[in-house]
Amino acid sequence: MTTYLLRDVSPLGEARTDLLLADGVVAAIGTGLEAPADAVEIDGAGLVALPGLVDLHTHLREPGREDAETIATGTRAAALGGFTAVHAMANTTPTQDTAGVVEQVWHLGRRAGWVDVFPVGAVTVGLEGERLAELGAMAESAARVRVFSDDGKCVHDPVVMRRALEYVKAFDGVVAQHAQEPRLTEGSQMHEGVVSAELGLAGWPAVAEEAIVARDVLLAEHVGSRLHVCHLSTAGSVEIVRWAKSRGIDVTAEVTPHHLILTDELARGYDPLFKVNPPLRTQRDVEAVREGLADGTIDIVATDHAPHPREDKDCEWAAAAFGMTGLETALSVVQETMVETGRMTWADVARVLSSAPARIGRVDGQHGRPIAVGEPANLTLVDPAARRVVRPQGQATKSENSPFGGRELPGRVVATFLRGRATVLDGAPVDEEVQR
Ligand SMILES: NC(=O)N[C@@H](CC(=O)O)C(=O)O
Ligand SMILES: [Zn+2]
Ligand SMILES: [Zn+2]
Repeated sequence: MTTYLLRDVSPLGEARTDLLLADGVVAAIGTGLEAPADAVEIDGAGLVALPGLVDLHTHLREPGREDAETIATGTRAAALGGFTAVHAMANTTPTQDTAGVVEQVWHLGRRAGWVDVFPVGAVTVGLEGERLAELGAMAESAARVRVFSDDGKCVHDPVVMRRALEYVKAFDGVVAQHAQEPRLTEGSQMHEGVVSAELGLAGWPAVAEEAIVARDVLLAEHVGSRLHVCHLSTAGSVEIVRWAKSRGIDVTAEVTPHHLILTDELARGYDPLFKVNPPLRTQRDVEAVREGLADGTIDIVATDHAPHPREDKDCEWAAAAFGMTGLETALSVVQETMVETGRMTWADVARVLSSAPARIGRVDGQHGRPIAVGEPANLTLVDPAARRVVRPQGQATKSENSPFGGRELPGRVVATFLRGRATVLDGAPVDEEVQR
């Protein structure tokens, strides 16, 4: 295995130092480290070193929709985005609702080798919201599932949700809820507000999300379990989670990069690239989620990378699929909205994109670790001074439904290391090392 000496990098944006990566771990830290004879030196001047990013919410589409993404293409995109671990959502075909399917996804992730793939298990059989899936068997499988979600659909039956919350306690699992009251969002196309009224598109009221978030924090309190709120998107949801945390309820929440930067105004062009679930909200909501992320009410940023093939997006708004890609732009959006606005430091970025998601997913033995001697060498090197124009056709994801095409974003992932092995160098994927 190659030994790497990273010269003059800034861990978490702090004082420059050298990092030696050998035998899969951070072997030494210090200025002017002696390079071992066989070491590959990387000039890290100007680069920020972060713990490898961890995504708690990725749609890899395999099995079933390999035309949109495969585990190999999606995880390659993840590595290019600076990730070393992703949690693969359960809304595949077949659904990830049995030990067999989650083990298959886990094995395919290992074979691809770009990042560690942690399958999310479905809460209910076939995401149908009725019968609990075999949560215990998935937890005990080789994939060691700890995160359970019917994402794409809401676990709307309060009795089913209560049972799921109770059940996952046995193995320290968490239910990640897609908070969407189904009756209040029947046929909904975009955020309900001034813009939906003007465009004549069916509205999706903020209360449809907030009602479920409120119900679920109370259920989590009642049964003494852990709850995670997926892609929180409204100012009201931030308020509810803030209240729940102040009461000591064990709730965590995520925001997506797109909800940190885009608003419902973008629907005016009727371009389905901006159609997503939950919908893009108002500028007031954007301000509230930024503030919630900065003050710790929202724990993490998760991509909700949702690739769709061209035919599912190149159509009229009402017929198009919900979702946007995000793995290759997430860090840049966080840099622009949170770091460059002075709301967060790079240490905060490491928290919301690495250590906190690793902890929520209970993979914090390997991922989201401090940059310290003896720790697994899961790292990403970022050049914050770089700028680039996003070209969806040039990305590693198989799908082109990025909402950022043509937009200039700051920051560039220069290198990613998974247990000391480079998956990305000079901003390019390292295929030969990855293939075994
Ligand atoms: N976010 C989306 O708009 N779509 C997701 C499902 C989801 O995250 O709810 C998808 O699977 O395409
Ligand atoms: Zn969802
Ligand atoms: Zn999702």
